[in-house]
Amino acid sequence: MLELTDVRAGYGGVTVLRDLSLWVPRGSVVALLGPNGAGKTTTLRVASGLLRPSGGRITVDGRPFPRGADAVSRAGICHVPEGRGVFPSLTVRENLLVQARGRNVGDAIEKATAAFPRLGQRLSQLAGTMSGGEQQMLALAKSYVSSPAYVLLDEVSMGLAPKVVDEIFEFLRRLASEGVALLLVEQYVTRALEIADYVFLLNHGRVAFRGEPGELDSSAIFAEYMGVGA
Ligand SMILES: Nc1ncnc2c1ncn2[C@@H]1O[C@H](COP(=O)(O)OP(=O)(O)OP(=O)(O)O)[C@@H](O)[C@H]1O
Repeated sequence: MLELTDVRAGYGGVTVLRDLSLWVPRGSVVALLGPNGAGKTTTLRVASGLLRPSGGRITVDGRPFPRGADAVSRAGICHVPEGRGVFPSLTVRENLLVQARGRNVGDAIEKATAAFPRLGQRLSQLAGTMSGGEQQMLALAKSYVSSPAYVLLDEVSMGLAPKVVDEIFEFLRRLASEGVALLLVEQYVTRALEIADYVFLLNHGRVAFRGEPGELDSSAIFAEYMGVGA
């Protein structure tokens, strides 16, 4: 379980997360919802070690949160940030190699291209010259080849064509069915709820609701914070 307890975090003197407690059990899909500015991205940054909290504690499988990017990766945590996170001047193959560190490279490429066949046709292409959808597929494939236990996804469907969004959600289902836990920040709320086991709804850096998707559907809080029909 990836567990945040009473976490406080912010930027400079500004507190964004206030006593936030949230957990992602192994193998489960958790949707993190909330209006603009609620603190969703900040939560992912804290949960992936990019931002140090000023209070509270974070544990991974009962152990203290690791220090440093390599240790975070070894603990099985992978963050797919907003805005993709691929190396634009490296080829698709090189991007996958960087991520596969120490693992069998052939296996990593096979795994990535099985998930996204389009990447298989573009292994020698510079990542920065691919379409937005293809770059996002690469960012997701990178998360896959490192065989993580927890993948934190920040608006991975942002700005993409509906068909590509379908492909991405199919991939997320695949990850989930293979037992990878997901913490999902997603603008397509209904789609996120379809694959989620649990939902946390943030407002002003606090948890306004936690429960199962079915409970949220019938909750007035949903309409209040997300807008009816979100
Ligand atoms: N680097 C930063 N420096 C200062 N303030 C920041 C920084 N990043 C985010 N914030 C502020 O923290 C608050 C929460 O931002 P965050 O990006 O976590 O929200 P969010 O829920 O992901 O919003 P959105 O849905 O709009 O992406 C906002 O008020 C934002 O302006």
